[in-house]
Amino acid sequence: MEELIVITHPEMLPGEAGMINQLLAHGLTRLHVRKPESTAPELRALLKQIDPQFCERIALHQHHALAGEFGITGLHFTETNRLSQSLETLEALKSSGNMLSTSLHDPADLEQLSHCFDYAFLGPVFDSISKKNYKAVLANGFRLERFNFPGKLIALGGIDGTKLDLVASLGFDGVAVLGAIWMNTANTLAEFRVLASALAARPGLKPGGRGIGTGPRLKPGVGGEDSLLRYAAAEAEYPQAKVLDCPQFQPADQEQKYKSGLVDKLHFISNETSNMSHIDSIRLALEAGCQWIQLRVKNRPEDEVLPIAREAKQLCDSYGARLIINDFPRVALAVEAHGLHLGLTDMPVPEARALAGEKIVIGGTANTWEDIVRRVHEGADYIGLGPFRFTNTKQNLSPILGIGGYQTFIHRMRQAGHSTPIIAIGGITLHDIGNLREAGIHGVAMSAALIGATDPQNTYHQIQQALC
Ligand SMILES: Cc1ncc(COP(=O)(O)OP(=O)(O)O)c(N)n1
Ligand SMILES: Cc1ncsc1CCOP(=O)(O)O
Ligand SMILES: [Mg+2]
Repeated sequence: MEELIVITHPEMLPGEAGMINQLLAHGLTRLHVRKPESTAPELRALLKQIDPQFCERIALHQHHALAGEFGITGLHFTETNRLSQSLETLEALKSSGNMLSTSLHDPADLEQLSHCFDYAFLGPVFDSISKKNYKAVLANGFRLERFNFPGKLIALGGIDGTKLDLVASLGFDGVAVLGAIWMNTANTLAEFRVLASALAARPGLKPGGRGIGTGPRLKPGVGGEDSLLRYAAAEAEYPQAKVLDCPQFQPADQEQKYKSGLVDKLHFISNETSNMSHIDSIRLALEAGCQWIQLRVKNRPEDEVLPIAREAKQLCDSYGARLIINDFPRVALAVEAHGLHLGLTDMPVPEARALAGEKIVIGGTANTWEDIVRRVHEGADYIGLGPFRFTNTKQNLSPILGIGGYQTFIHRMRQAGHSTPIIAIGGITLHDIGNLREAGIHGVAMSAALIGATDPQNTYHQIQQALC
């Protein structure tokens, strides 16, 4: 079983295009845009915000007439819609290069299903997570009968990470998920990563099999056994994608694997200038697509930081993004931030954990090998390692590490069996990311490179691509 398809939330969500771009940038190979109530202009407005390079991985459920405008070739037919199509129409769509899919609720309908369809959703397989009255239709003891249908069969309905083995044992080629991804929009990307890595880790996954979607395939163990999750791409299919090792995903270290999935690869660090407030900078980053925002207010007392943090939280929520508070554990707690970042002279991680609880993500700064070991032992969820180079964004910088510092420390961490995700920080630009990724970092934290970009949205997309 190899396919992981995400279906959009039926309603338009705030910040949805940003979340969709992130899922696609992180390796999602097939996205079904299903907005049953949307008008064509509303759908067009959403599609316009999706990075054009991803449109080949999209299938439309409604307003098929918009497909050509965006270079979309995936057309999905609901059951009712399918039954009203003539075979000639389907054949014409197929022969003009479209990829067709449909939904079935009765497995027996597979016997009659037109071979024009490349794949079919069948379900609900389980009671739906997101739709209350959408109950499983498959009988107990069900096993998939394909009849002569040559396409792929995708299980739909109530699927989350715990159901993958069962779905595979029923004979499906993949899963389509909705509720598991969109129920909590603060966790969309993390949920996708957990599902993708769970799917990639399953035995029996056909490595490199040509799937429904184009773009990087998620598959385990390419070129070595130590890597559980890799974004791999057949160059012919997706020339921009690189085959990357994600050393954080160690099979022996499931907890750390889970943690890595919960820490974004791009951290935006807020800043203020004479003509831009922290909130302005955060808005800029969110509009560009950033989903992980650190509020870093320096030289102001806690009672002044709190109202800024409240506003930042509201803003991040409206974009489905996560807010991390720098330096102020009590503020992080008060605004129910997703995370907290602590410096070397701030409160120790275990103390902050006791104060803010188990759920909050806690990151800690490191500049030396001793700092790294301390952060690992403190149980930090990630380590902000830097500075990479000189930057005007922070005063009193610690000694600069350069690329050599990252190479040395990450090599040492691997030798010592430490797999806490490393976030590089300090004067980082788009052009540094390739080398830093090769050194083994999990992600980057950036401020000036995004705030000062002439086209922050384009810069954001390029950064995401470099991080994949
Ligand atoms: C992701 C990330 N890494 C490191 C830092 C630096 O934090 P700190 O050492 O506390 O310095 P200040 O940012 O408080 O000046 C960070 N903020 N984020
Ligand atoms: C907070 C922080 N800690 C080390 S460098 C730095 C600033 C990062 O901002 P920029 O990306 O503009 O250098
Ligand atoms: Mg700090």
